[in-house]
Amino acid sequence: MDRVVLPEVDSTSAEAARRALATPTWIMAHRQTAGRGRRGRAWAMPEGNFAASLVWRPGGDPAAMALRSFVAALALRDALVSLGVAGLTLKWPNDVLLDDGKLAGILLESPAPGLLVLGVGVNLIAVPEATSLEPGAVPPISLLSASGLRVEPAVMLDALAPAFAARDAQFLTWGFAPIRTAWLDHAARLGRGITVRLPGETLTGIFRDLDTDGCLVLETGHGLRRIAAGDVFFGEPQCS
Ligand SMILES: O=C(O)CCCC[C@@H]1SC[C@@H]2NC(=O)N[C@@H]21
Repeated sequence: MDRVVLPEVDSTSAEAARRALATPTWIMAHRQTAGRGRRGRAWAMPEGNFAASLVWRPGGDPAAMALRSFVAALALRDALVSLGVAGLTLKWPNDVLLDDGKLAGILLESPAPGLLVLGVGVNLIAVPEATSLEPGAVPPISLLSASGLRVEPAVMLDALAPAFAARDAQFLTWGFAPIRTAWLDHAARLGRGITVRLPGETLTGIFRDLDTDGCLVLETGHGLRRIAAGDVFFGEPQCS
């Protein structure tokens, strides 16, 4: 895989989409001026944290492209474990938690048909300034504060690029089954109560499973619900 390292960019994912490279390429930046997160949120990035996006044309159907979300979360966990980090769990669909704080986020986008951009942000040394954390949302945490480990962004990329290549090869060879099993092995809150916020609806229940399509399976008072997209909260449901 090729690599590009930039001192500053608006967003590595925006840059990846502009370049639209067919050769798989990691684009890393030391500063982002307009980093973005899931659901149109901003992603602030104090310098020293990790921001990189992989752009490539994976082939396969849109469903297989979407499952890269779990491939990526597992690969990011693998990479962090290889750097000596313990206490990592995965929050559906693709956050990496450390000691129950949000250490890393993943943004998967398809800016053009067949093109995939996987954006990865890791709070290596600092967390973004506390703005408005939604009640029940997992608070951000930095690797340095939680573990004392100081990892340079380039070292993070050296660990992540091969870890992702290995997990993606596993996915391409064996399909989603082993990825799903490994993801479940590290899932946060499995078998416990969670709240899932959907557009126009908030559900509470027990997090029972990840299904073979990557949907969260929630046991509610009205039976099982399969959820393809939503925000998961670990706190008590909020009154409205
Ligand atoms: O909301 C999330 O949890 C996803 C955050 C993803 C942030 C990364 S940082 C590198 C890449 N470039 C961006 O603008 N966003 C992603």
